[in-house]
Amino acid sequence: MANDIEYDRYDRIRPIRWTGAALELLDQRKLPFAVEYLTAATSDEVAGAIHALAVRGAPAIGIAAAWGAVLAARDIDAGDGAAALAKLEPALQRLNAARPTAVNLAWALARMRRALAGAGGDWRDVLEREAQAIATEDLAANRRMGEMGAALIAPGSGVLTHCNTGSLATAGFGTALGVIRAGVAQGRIGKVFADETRPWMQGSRLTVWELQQDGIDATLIADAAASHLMKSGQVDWVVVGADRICANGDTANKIGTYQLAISARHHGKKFMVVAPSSTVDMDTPSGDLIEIEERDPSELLGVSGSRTVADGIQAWNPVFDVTPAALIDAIVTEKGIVEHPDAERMKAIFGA
Ligand SMILES: CSC[C@H]1O[C@H](OP(=O)(O)O)[C@H](O)[C@@H]1O
Repeated sequence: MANDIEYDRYDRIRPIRWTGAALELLDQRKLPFAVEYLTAATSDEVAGAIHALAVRGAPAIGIAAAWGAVLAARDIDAGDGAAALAKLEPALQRLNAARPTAVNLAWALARMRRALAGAGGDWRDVLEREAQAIATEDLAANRRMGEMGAALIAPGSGVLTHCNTGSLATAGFGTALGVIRAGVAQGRIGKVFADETRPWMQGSRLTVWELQQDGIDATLIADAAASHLMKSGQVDWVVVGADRICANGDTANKIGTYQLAISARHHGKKFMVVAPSSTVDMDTPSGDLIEIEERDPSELLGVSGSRTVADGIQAWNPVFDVTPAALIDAIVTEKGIVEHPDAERMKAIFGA
C-alpha cells in the first residue's frame, strides 16, 4: 500500500449484507435522502432488486446474484452439487435474466455453477463459501486497483467521473471511485468533478453523496457541461467504471461514457477505465456484440416522480454505450494495467 495509507475511513458503506438467512440490500433508489435496507429472502426477490436497481453496479449485481443462488439452495434437497445444480438452474436463469449488459452477473453465476459441479454432500457450505469469496475478492481487487490507477495520475490533477462506481456499486471502496479515493488520499488528485448521469442520476444522487461520507469534496456538473469543463483545463483525467470489457478492449459502461471519451480525446485529456477482471469478457470479441440494456422510456419523462415532459412524447432509453478501445488510454484491473488497449494487449494479461 502506498505509504501504508489507512483507507478504511474511505470505505464504510456496505450496500450488500448477508445475514446468514437473507440478503439485506441498501435500496439505492432511495438515496441520498433515505438510507434504508430491503431484505431479499428468496432468489427471485434478489433478481427483482437487481432489475429494479435497488442494488446496482456491475460487481455489486454479481455479488447479489451469488447470494441469490445461496438463497435458492434453501428451497431444494440434493445429495451432491451436481444434483443440486440441476434443480437450481431455473432460479439461476431468472437471476441471470435480471439485467443483460454487465458481464459480472453471468460471471458470478457461472462461478457458482462451477463450485457446485464438483461439490459433494457439503454443497450448501461450498456454495455459501463461494459467494463470500466473490465478495471478499472484489473488495481486495478494488483496494489494489485504487493504488494501481492512482499511480498513473500526476500530483495536483483534476478528475471527472461518470455514474457511480463506488462502494455502492461493489463490495466496497469502488472501482473508478476507488482510484479517486486512493488518489485523494495520496495527494495526487486535487479536484474531483462528478456529472449527474441522467436519467437515473447515479452521479448526483449517489457519487457525490458517497464521497461526502468520506469527507471528499466533489463538484457536481450537468452531463452537458462535461466538454466545457474539459476545455476549461480543470481536469486531466476522465476516470470511469465498466460493465463489460471485450477481448479487444472495447468497453460498455453507463450511457454518456462514449461521448466523454470522444471529448477527452478532443481536449487532450486521459481516459481511464477501472474494473475488476470479473468485468473482462474475453468471449466477446468486440463492443458491437454487447447487448445494450434499454429501460422503460418513462425514466426519461420525469425526475424524482415529477413528470417534466408533455403527454404523448416518445423516448428512447438505452442505459449503456460502448467506448471503442482506441479512445481508452488505460484499462486498470487488479490483474494488470492495459495501456492503449487492443486485442493483443488484452490477451497478454487475460489470455485467449
Ligand atoms: C463499478 S459499477 C460499474 C458500472 O455499473 C453502473 O451501471 P448501473 O448503475 O446501471 O448498474 C455503471 O455503468 C458503472 O460504471
